[in-house]
Amino acid sequence: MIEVENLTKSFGPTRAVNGITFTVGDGEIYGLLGPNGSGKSTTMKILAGILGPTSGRVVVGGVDVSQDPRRVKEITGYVPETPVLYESLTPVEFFNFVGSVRGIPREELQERVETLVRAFGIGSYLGEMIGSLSFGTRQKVSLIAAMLHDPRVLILDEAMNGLDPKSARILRELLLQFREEGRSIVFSTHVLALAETICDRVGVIYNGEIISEGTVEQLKEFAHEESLEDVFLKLTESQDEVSSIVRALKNAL
Ligand SMILES: Nc1ncnc2c1ncn2[C@@H]1O[C@H](COP(=O)(O)OP(=O)(O)OP(=O)(O)O)[C@@H](O)[C@H]1O
Repeated sequence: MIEVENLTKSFGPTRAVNGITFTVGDGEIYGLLGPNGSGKSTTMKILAGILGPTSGRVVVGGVDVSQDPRRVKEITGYVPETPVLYESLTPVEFFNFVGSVRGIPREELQERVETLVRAFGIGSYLGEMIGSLSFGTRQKVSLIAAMLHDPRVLILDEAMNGLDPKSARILRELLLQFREEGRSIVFSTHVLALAETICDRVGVIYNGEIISEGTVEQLKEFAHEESLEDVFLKLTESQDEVSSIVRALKNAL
């Protein structure tokens, strides 16, 4: 369970997150959708215990992030938008490093690494330096590292980025399984068709505020639109702008 109450985060004069409130239940996938710079990553870093809030209350798995960010990190798996990896380690060395920092028993670690490496099909890259891997393979390394300690909560910031269709399908199935097991998942993406298929509820964040929230069906009904993409463009006041840019392009080209 995740509870976010009146959360704000400022960077100097910039108010990146402006009083947002939402909850994510056990066994729920919550989609955080919003245009570039709307505050998704900042919110997710706070949920993962990486950044402290400016004000408000955030409780992850019963733990207040301001009081015990270390415990929050123990129960949370976080995949950042840009993977933070050690370029000169191999994936195996990196997984062992993560395992020792997390205090995962050796046999359990080995078993989980084997299962996840097989699932994401990166067995042939285990001996290569991370710095030499493709973007998508690095993303898979980042995903596996975030799941090694069997976290109750997953915070995935554009985690499908760079994944080929097969790996994207595997991640999707894995998330659905995690949901079955009662874990809470927060998932940001710009691919709205994906959000439509995977998220139980979505929150649309705009200028640091959640401007609409509900199931995809509820949002479509509310906005009188047929697709989540149209709902999104309407709510973020981009629909007219997109039409006039497309018109201008047609005239100019
Ligand atoms: N460390 C920082 N220092 C100063 N400003 C920051 C910092 N991190 C984020 N911001 C600002 O906070 C706002 C929200 O940024 P954030 O990265 O949370 O947006 P986002 O919704 O994740 O965007 P994107 O879809 O482009 O990833 C932006 O105006 C950004 O420039």
